[in-house]
Amino acid sequence: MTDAPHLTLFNSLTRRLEPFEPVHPGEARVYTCGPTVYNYPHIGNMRAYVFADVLGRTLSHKGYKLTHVINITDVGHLTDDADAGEDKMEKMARAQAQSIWDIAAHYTHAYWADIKALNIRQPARWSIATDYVPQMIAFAEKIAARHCYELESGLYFDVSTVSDYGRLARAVTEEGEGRIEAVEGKRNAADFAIWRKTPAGETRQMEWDSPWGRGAPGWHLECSVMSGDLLGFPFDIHTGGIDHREIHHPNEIAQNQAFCCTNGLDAPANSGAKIWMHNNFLVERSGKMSKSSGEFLRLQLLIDRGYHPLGYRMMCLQAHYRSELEFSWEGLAAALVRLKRMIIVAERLQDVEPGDPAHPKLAPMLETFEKAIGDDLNTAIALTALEDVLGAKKVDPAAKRAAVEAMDAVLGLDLFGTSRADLRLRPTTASVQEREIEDVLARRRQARADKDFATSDHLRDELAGKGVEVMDGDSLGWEWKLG
Ligand SMILES: Nc1ncnc2c1ncn2[C@@H]1O[C@H](COP(=O)(O)OP(=O)(O)OP(=O)(O)O)[C@@H](O)[C@H]1O
Ligand SMILES: [Zn+2]
Repeated sequence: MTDAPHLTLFNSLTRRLEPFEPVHPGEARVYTCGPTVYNYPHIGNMRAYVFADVLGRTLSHKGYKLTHVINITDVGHLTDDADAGEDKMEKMARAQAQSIWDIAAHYTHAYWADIKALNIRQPARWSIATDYVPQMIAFAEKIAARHCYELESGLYFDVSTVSDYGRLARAVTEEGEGRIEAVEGKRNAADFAIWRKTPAGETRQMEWDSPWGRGAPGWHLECSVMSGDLLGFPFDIHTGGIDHREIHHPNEIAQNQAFCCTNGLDAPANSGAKIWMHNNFLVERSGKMSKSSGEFLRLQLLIDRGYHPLGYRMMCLQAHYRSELEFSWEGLAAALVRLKRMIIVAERLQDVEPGDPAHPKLAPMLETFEKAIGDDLNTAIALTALEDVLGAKKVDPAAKRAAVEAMDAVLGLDLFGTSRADLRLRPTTASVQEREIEDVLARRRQARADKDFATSDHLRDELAGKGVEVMDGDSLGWEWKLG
C-alpha cells in the first residue's frame, strides 16, 4: 500500500473540502458525540458510528497515531435539542419505573453490543458524562462571569458574547430560532442553559450541587468539557450526525470559544476542533429514523430476521457518509449478498501468509483505493477497488492477501474473520434448527454421491416441508435458504 498521506475531509465549518493537517504532527485526535442512553440505539444512530469508525480507521491507515474519544450521554440531553422539554433519561426512568443509573447501564451495554456486532473499533476512551460533572462545573465557573447570566431556571450562555455565533449552522436567523423555547429573561433567543437548576419542590434522580444551585449540566457543556479535557483544545476533528450541526455543535463551539478566550488561547477563532464532520441521515420512506418517534429499527431486529450485522455495515459503506441513505430490506439483502461474494473469495486466501502487496496488477487498484478513501472517505469507490483486487487473476496470493487485509483494515468488513456460514443467520421465527438442516444436507450429499436420487429427492422434500429450500448449484454457494 502506498503511504501517500493524501487526505481531504469536508469541514462543515467552512463547507469545503480541506486537506487534513494535524494539530500535533503525526497525531489525529477525534471526538465523536455518543449516544444518549435512554433507549436502544436504532440503526440510523449506528450509521453515525460506522462513519466515525471509518474515519478513525482511515486516519490510522494514513499513518497518524489516533486518539479517538466517544462519549456516553447519561444526563442532560433534553427531549428537544433546542433547550426545551425534559431530560430524556429522567423521562424514560419514570416511564419504566427504574433507577436512571440502571437505565443508563442497560442501554450503554446494548449500544456497545451493536458497536461490536458492526466491527466498530473500540475508541481510546468511552467518556461517561456523569463522570465529568466536577470538570463541567469548573469549566462553567471559568466562563460564567464574561459569557453567562443566571435566571431562575439555570445558568445561561449569552451567545452574543462570542463572535460569529452559529456560523456552523449558517441558519441562526430570527425565524430559525422559532424552535427555541422562550424562557423569560433570556437575552437572546438562541441562549441556552449550561446548568439547569432543579425547580423548587422537585427532586431529580441525577443532580449535583453547584455555585448556581442543585441541578444538572447542559448537554452541550458536557461535550465541550469532555472533548477539551481528553483531547486538549484545539483538537483535530469533531464528529456527529447532521442534526448536531444546527444546535448542539454551534453551542459547543460558542462555549469552546469562551473557554479558549478566557484561557488566552487563540480566541475567538478557536472553535475547539479544527474540522467538524457530520454524517447524513439514514431515512425510511416515512422520513428520518428517530428514537423519539417510538417505532424504530434496531440492529437486533435485523439479526432476528436473519441478516448478519456486517450486511448493514456494507449497506452504510455503499453510500457516501454525506448522502442520505434510504433503508430498505431489499437494499440490505443486496448488501449482504455483496459481502458474501467477497467472503467467498477471501476464504481462498484464508491460509495464505500475507506478502508484499506491491504487485504490478494490483498497483492501480491500490492507488484507486488510496485516492478514494483519501477523498473525503469515498467508501463506495474504495469497495469497488477491493472487489477488483479480490477478483484479480494471476496474482501472487500472498500479495493479494496483503492488499485485501490492508483495504479491509480501513473498511472493517472483517473478511478474514467471518465465514460464509457465519453470514447465514437463522431468523428467530424459523422453527427448524441449523444443525438439523446441515444433517439432512449431509445425508443428501451422500445419497447423491451414491447416485441414490430417490433418497436425495426425498430428503429435499423433507426439508421443503420444514420451509427450507435447497439451492443446488447456487452461484454464491448458499446451499439452502428459508423459504
Ligand atoms: N436517522 C439517523 N441517521 C444517522 N444518524 C443519526 C440518525 N438519527 C440520529 N443520528 C445520530 O446518532 C447519534 C446518536 O444520537 P442520540 O443517541 O443523541 O439520538 P437521539 O437524538 O436521542 O435520538 P433520535 O434523534 O433518534 O430521536 C448522533 O450523532 C445523531 O446525530
Ligand atoms: Zn455531543
